[in-house]
Amino acid sequence: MSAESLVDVDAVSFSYGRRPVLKGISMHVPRGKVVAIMGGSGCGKTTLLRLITGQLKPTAGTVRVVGKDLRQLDNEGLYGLRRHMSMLFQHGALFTDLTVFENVAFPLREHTKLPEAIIRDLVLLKLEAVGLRGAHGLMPAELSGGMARRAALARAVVLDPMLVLYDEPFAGLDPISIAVVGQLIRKLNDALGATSIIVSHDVGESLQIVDYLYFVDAGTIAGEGTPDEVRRSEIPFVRQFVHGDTDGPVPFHFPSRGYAEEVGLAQGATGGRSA
Ligand SMILES: Nc1ncnc2c1ncn2[C@@H]1O[C@H](COP(=O)(O)OP(=O)(O)OP(=O)(O)O)[C@@H](O)[C@H]1O
Repeated sequence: MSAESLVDVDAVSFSYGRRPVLKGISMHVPRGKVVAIMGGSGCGKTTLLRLITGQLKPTAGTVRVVGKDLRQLDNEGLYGLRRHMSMLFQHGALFTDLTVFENVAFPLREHTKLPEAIIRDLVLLKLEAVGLRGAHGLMPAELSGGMARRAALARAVVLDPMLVLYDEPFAGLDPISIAVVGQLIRKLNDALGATSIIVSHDVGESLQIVDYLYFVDAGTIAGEGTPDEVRRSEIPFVRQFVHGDTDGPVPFHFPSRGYAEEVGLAQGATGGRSA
């Protein structure tokens, strides 16, 4: 990818204590693009997002955002940069005791001193963009799952971030809502002139809306490419994801002792029990 990068992850490794999670990952996110990070459960996708926001520091390697090495920034510098980033967390939880309007207004009230009339206009503009202007007075409990996710999207972009990070934006949604949310992520990215990173299991939807995909396996990049390249990929890990095979390099079982051993069937493991 030759376009100017907004995010550069170079040879990044990260361990929780002595447990390595990422082992020399490199990825580049050009300005204005939507990039997906895909991988099995627990492979380190959320950890990667937290390294990009500077919440975690790499054990080795460099993370640069708009050319700035996050490790070189003091707290003030990091905070300044983070104000231009937004994160939609898994399930995009709304504040249950605030209306849709107040949920979307929340970041504006927290981070700006804008007058009420401007806040109202900005909130209604973002709600209009996600098709929920008419729902601004509803409480989160009155929304469907898809509507709640769209309200969370409006809140995530209300400060016009330069970088939006989505952690499993499609989780728990029905197929129609997944497509709606996917199209909105793309539309909001392009309308705002933002750059987006999506962490997802949902390769089907991601292939429809992203410019580039990275596949993480066992702490390394197992494959990468444009949607067309990924669809044609011969890499077994990527193929398993794209074609949804249950069998392949992505293990079905969490690592464990042998089944026979665990249930006491292995030789010498009966411990004198009578049948
Ligand atoms: N604070 C922590 N301390 C220790 N280990 C952690 C911590 N956070 C995550 N891990 C472990 O690091 C690994 C990567 O976690 P991470 O949340 O980044 O994975 P993920 O790919 O986002 O998973 P999922 O798709 O299931 O959300 C997991 O095995 C997890 O158990």
